Amino acid sequence: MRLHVADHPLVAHKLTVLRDVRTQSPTFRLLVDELVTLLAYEATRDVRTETIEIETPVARTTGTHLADPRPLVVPILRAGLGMLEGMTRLLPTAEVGFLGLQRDEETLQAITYANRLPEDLSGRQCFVLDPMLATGGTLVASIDYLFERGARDVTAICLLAAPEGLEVVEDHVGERADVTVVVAAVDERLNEKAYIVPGLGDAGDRLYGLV
Ligand SMILES: O=P(O)(O)OC[C@H]1O[C@H](OP(=O)(O)OP(=O)(O)O)[C@H](O)[C@@H]1O
Ligand SMILES: O=c1cc[nH]c(=O)[nH]1
Ligand SMILES: [Mg+2]
Repeated sequence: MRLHVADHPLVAHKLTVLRDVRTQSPTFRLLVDELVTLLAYEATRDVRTETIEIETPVARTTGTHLADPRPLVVPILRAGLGMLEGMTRLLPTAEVGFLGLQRDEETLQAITYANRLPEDLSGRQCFVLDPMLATGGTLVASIDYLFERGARDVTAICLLAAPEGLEVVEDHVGERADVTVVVAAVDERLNEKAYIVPGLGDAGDRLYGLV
């Protein structure tokens, strides 16, 4: 597994406002959207391209465009949905699949309640969107769904990760495949309820309200 931690003053600034308990949903949503676009720039550094010939008004030249098959973007419901627009703004031709997973707050197991992915993902670059990587259970389950369908190139874009969760993902994927995690920051630890510390609280609740 490869880990990339964004190191940019704009990311650090936006993340600080996002963490602040006084930041209300409308601003929180806007910041998540902006942060994803900044992270997506880094996460798509190895997106597959091919060389094409084009004609400018002045001359023929060679250029670059995204190769087929199109990348697949997979937001993990609920909170990952807040990252979708920021991602597709940068990758407008991407397809979008959906996974709905909710962490049981007692057992901390990720429970799947929605799965709408293309049948065959062989040869597809997949981008998983989820703001929080806490125990790592949700991301491991999401990666497994993609691998079961043949994906071998998965990049997860998260806003915050806990060291404990990163270790779990690393142990799970090992050398098995090309898995990259791009994060805005790696925080200190998990607390006794498996919330990221200092974190930003429950990302889904802060985006969409308590359910
Ligand atoms: O790494 P883990 O310990 O598995 O926790 C991370 C998961 O927890 C949150 O989702 P949650 O279960 O709160 O669902 P929600 O997005 O509907 O709020 C978050 O968005 C991740 O999906
Ligand atoms: O800190 C955390 C941990 C899991 N899910 C969240 O939304 N926040
Ligand atoms: Mg939640």
